[in-house]
Amino acid sequence: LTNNKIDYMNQKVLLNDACPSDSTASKAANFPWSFWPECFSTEDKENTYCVFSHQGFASGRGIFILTTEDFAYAMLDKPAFTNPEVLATVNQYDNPPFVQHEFPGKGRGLVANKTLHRGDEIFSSTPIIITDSDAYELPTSERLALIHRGVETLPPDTQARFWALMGHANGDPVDDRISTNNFDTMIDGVTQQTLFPELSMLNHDCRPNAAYFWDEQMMTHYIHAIRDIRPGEEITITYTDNEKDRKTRLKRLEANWGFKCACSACTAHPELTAESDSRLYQITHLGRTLDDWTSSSSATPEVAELLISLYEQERLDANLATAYKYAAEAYSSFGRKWEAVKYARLSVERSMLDKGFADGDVAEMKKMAENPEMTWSWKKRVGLTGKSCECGNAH
Ligand SMILES: C[S@@+](CC[C@H](N)C(=O)[O-])C[C@H]1O[C@@H](n2cnc3c(N)ncnc32)[C@H](O)[C@@H]1O
Repeated sequence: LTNNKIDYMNQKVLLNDACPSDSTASKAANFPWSFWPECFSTEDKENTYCVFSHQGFASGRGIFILTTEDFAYAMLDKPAFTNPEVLATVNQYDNPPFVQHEFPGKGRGLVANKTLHRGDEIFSSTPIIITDSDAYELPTSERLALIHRGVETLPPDTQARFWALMGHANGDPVDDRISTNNFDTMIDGVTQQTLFPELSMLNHDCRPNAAYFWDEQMMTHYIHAIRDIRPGEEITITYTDNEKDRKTRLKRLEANWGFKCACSACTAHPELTAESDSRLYQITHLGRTLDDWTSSSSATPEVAELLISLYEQERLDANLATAYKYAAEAYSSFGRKWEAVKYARLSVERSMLDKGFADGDVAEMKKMAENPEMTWSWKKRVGLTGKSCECGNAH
């Protein structure tokens, strides 16, 4: 294994005719990749990026990873690779709770074909492509050569799924598809761009009905209903931070995905969108108030209740998890046990769908739900006089 690694590293370019053939790679003892990785180094020789391809990953769905040797080999240590049975219920599309539909002005999207209740899994999938954002430090021609090579190494069905994806710019067809459809995910402390072809069929809505999270150990992306979805309703996710005002959302969506947002939160009457923006500014302000743990803090349970109400009015169903957490901590800080438990439970339920089963906030709220008296916030604000809340003047 070590020898194989040394063989292909530290070279400016590794061409197929300059190295053992790909079929040798799949037969080489202990060599984990399906092909000999092709690599390019940055001009300063600081970093070398290679295409690491694994055709057997996720029961033959396959994956290619464009990154450095260290990151690629670290991924191989995750249960998704070491214990493939953990993926037994992932990538199941035989009887999905949705159908594909063509929407004028938006292209394809997914529509529920049965009632989905909040918390129901819609699907879960492994990435077919992972690209290290830092690989952009390579000259464009070299980076493009690597991603083209990567796509060629995917199993044929998976390649077909890749080519069926939409692009929005007229540049390189592989690069365009990757940049239009990729999702930022954290792997070993670094942001990586990951591509999931089925997830890429979901359109954006500023008030979406589905939430998603990435489980790094399982190398799996989960998507769940975050409120009840009726048959015939489009399943939507958010592409951007929905707590930003309308103008910011429109600008980001156009710049990054090339479309003018036409969801109801973007296209409502100006009086209504102005009111929505005003609620969003107040949400930001109240969050800061509740984050203030100094002796002059004006945070109270009433402030947290107002925050919850604002999120509900905005239909930001996934973000409610954060408001519930604030409320749990605010009640706990005034020694009000049962309200703290109630909001901790509500926060856990939502956060598990939006932040993931292993998320730190989920763990913290689980503890609060069991025993608020043992959490760091318990009675922290009892006896504080605080300053008056300027909650109505939020800007
Ligand atoms: C990840 S793809 C989503 C699936 C895409 N509709 C398709 O047919 O493959 C992202 C692209 O879908 C389109 N899109 C997504 N959400 C949209 C929306 N709310 N309004 C208009 N176009 C949207 C944009 O062209 C965007 O670049």
